[in-house]
Amino acid sequence: MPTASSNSHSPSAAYFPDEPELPRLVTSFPGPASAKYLKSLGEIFDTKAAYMLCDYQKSIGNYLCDADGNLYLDVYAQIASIALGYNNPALIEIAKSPEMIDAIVNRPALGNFPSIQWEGILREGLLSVAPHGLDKIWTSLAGSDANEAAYKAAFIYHRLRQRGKNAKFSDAEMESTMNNSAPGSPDLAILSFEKAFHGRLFGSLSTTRSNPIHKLDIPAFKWPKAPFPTLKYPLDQNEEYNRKEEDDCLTELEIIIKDWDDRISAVVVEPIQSEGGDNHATPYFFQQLREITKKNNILLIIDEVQTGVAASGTFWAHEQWNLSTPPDMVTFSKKFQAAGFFYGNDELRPQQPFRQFNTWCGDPSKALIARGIVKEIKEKNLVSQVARVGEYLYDALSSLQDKHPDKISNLRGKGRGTFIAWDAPNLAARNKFLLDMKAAGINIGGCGLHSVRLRPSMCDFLRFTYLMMLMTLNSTFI
Ligand SMILES: O=C(O)CCC(=O)C(=O)O
Ligand SMILES: NCCCC(=O)O
Repeated sequence: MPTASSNSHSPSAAYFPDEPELPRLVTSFPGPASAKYLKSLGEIFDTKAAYMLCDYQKSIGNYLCDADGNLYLDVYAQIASIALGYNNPALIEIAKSPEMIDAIVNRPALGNFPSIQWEGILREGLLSVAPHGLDKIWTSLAGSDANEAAYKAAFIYHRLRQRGKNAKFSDAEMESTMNNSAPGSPDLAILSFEKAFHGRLFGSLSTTRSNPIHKLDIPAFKWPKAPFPTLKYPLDQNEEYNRKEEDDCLTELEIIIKDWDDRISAVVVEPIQSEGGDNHATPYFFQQLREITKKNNILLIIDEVQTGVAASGTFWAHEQWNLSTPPDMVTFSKKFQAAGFFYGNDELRPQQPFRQFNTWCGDPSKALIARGIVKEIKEKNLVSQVARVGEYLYDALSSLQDKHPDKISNLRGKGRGTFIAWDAPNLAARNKFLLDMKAAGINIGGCGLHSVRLRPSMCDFLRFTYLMMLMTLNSTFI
């Protein structure tokens, strides 16, 4: 069993010398203060999805504090979006810097009035970890917005390709677009996959297919969806079945592309479908997808909003696929706090101003935090750390699965860092498990129909806290 001394070199110990070793529970879950304040907050703000009321000032490292003073080991990290733990001292220093004060108090409209610092902030931060082959960036406000900006770039590029470079817009295009009709507002599409999650704005929601409740009552683009492979786990013991399943999905994809007859501008895909249930596909599937998109002049957008920033054991999950050519765009948000997309081809930048535009065009304060996160990841070798801890964690969970196959099945995420998930027997059992875990001091998340997912911060590396989690898992099973 790892000892506390084996943690003395962990980033967590360096950042948070006072971080507790175990969860600290002083009330039952939810505690009375949480319940009381949630009720009163509920009078003015929708709290129907709220699990607890949190005290972020008292949260530390891997521990989330609630209104009652309970400290939960947090392996969900604000839906996968806290990179370096709560109240990380390196990020607090950045927050107190004159640069940050400037970025917040004098927030620029970046498209019109970028600051003299903006290029450096991007080059030293976000762009320094850009995926291979993608050396340009567009910044946005959130994951949905990042995906929609990428979709717009794809549509504008599609029409540029059809119309020809430097061709003028026709009068018919200019007039019809003001009526939301063709040819100015063309009947083009983004193809997404079954069970995908790409966000909740109108365009991104049309590509989200994970749960009807996300989409009900909201008008949508009639865009195509292709089947995403439903693989058997562990992947290395089901290769033949999985290959056939992936080939069947790819065949169906090609049929859809043919039916749409050059009207699909881009395919968007998550490296691991996250909200939709942590559904994996193999590198082979993505390699074939890249070839199919290239052959059909369709752009490939990889949505790394959740998988990106080291969570999968490489900085970007798609690095693990060995694609013949890079994807056309890669979107990011969550752990980076800043959002946007990377691209390489200049033609994905519209030829005219004000086409890819809004007031903020991103947020320098978030880009400063992203730069700080990049610096910490590099200095503390967090990418390999995530890979190492993920391996340990996967093996421990695998033993637990062997012991309790009726309670934990389809463990997945081997070799994918801490991006690990498994299935509970059904939705009721899954939801009970998530509550039992909270009552035992561990904040853990669900996804898909009845899956449980780990999304810890990158400095959640105290092995004994993981051990604690596993032991708790164990005791709730027995
Ligand atoms: O439900 C949401 O909007 C957050 C979605 C998400 O990224 C997730 O649950 O993984
Ligand atoms: N996609 C919803 C994530 C929040 C939750 O289920 O906890």
